[in-house]
Amino acid sequence: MRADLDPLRLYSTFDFAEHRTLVAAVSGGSDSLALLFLTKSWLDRIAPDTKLVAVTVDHGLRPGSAAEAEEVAKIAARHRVAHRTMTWTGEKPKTGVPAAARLARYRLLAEAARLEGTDVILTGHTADDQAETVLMRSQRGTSDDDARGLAGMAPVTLFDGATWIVRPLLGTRRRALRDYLRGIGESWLDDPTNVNQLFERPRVRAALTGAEDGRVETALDMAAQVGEERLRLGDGAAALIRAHASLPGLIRLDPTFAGAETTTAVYALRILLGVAGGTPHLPDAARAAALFGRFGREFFCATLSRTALDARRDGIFLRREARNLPAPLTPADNAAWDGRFRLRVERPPSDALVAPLGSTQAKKAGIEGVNAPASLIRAAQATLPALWRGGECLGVLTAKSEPYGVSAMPIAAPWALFLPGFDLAPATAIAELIFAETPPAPPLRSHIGSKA
Ligand SMILES: Nc1ncnc2c1ncn2[C@@H]1O[C@H](COP(=O)(O)OP(=O)(O)OP(=O)(O)O)[C@@H](O)[C@H]1O
Repeated sequence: MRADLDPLRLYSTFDFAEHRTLVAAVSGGSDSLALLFLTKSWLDRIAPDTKLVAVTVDHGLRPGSAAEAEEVAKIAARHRVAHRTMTWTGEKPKTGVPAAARLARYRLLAEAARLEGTDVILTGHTADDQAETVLMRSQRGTSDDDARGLAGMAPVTLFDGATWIVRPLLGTRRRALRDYLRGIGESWLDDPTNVNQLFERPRVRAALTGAEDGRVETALDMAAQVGEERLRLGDGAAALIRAHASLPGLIRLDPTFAGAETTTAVYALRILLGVAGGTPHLPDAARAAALFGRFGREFFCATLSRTALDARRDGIFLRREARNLPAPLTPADNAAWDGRFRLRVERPPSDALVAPLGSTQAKKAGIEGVNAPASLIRAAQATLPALWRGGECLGVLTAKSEPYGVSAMPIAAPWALFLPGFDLAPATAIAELIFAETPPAPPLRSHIGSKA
């Protein structure tokens, strides 16, 4: 076997010692089948008692997809690997199908992992996928999630706060995997979606196929470089975030924040704005930099990314702005609320609704012993979720206040769904700041802080 495909090397950075079971996401394409066989041979060598389960998601979007899943099941059986098919049922959207299918796929893979009692899903993302991701992001421009996105995919990403997506083949070229499959006499299924030029990724893929002009290598070098930079910046932002404090709904930055190193402070500010406002994307870097430039020079109020910011003499305060809060809804367990909270529901009274506490109720709430202006604390509390029945408020919902067994756990919106390993340090610092659950340790051999 080629040295670059030696499973001992592919898996050298990961640590699954605590895992009795691993799930491999296998579509039946060359990359994921190679992943399956390489992982199986690695486990046979070093951990024969660890169970490997191949999981195929049938998106039900093409005729023949169920037969393909059955084909993968047969291949897995031939290699004495357990197999599960997870089917995407229910209504399919009319537009945005690739993004919806991707989310449904990860939800179903995470569900399969949960059913198997593991929190690891191995995927077959390759160096070619990584180069495509970097090129797509650079072609789209950097305004969306700025240059950080050029780091590409991380070797490990936490999905939905609970399941690790692990990508052992991220440094391996697709053609090496196909050579390996041919070498062991295995064939693979070709997914027609992968060559459908109506979609962005297949177009980029087609442009890169056979490109021997170094474009793939350049993209991979860029990803590695930006990934390092993102880790470094994330560590700096985490240290800054740790120096500040918050109360439910209100983040207080010490006035000394204005004197912090600009690049790190602007990154930390963007994270804090995204978290306070409950938005999945960080706010625009230029607008955050403009706000940061005013700190220490003037006192002002501004809004950005659904966050109201008050720069005062005794601190910089961030809270969710009062506009466009969620309409009253029936509480459901695990439902996200305003991007900022996840509801936990044990025994809701029938006819109770979750709605913002509102300013009238906030005025009645106690605010003693808290180092922030009373008016801001009340304005922040007004945006918290509360349980209501008829016109009566049954209580504010936080991690600790749980009327009728209904509570609200804070979540960091930018990382609620996908937390790339690059961002573990700032995500952990934010979790501590807002009293959210801290991310679990990643399945990496040398997990030194954020080195993911
Ligand atoms: N139908 C499927 N069933 C199981 N696993 C799948 C399926 N489709 C994709 N995967 C997993 O995801 C990996 C990447 O697949 P692919 O490149 O097609 O997805 P993508 O949508 O481009 O990637 P991403 O999910 O990161 O956006 C595959 O190697 C495989 O491990």
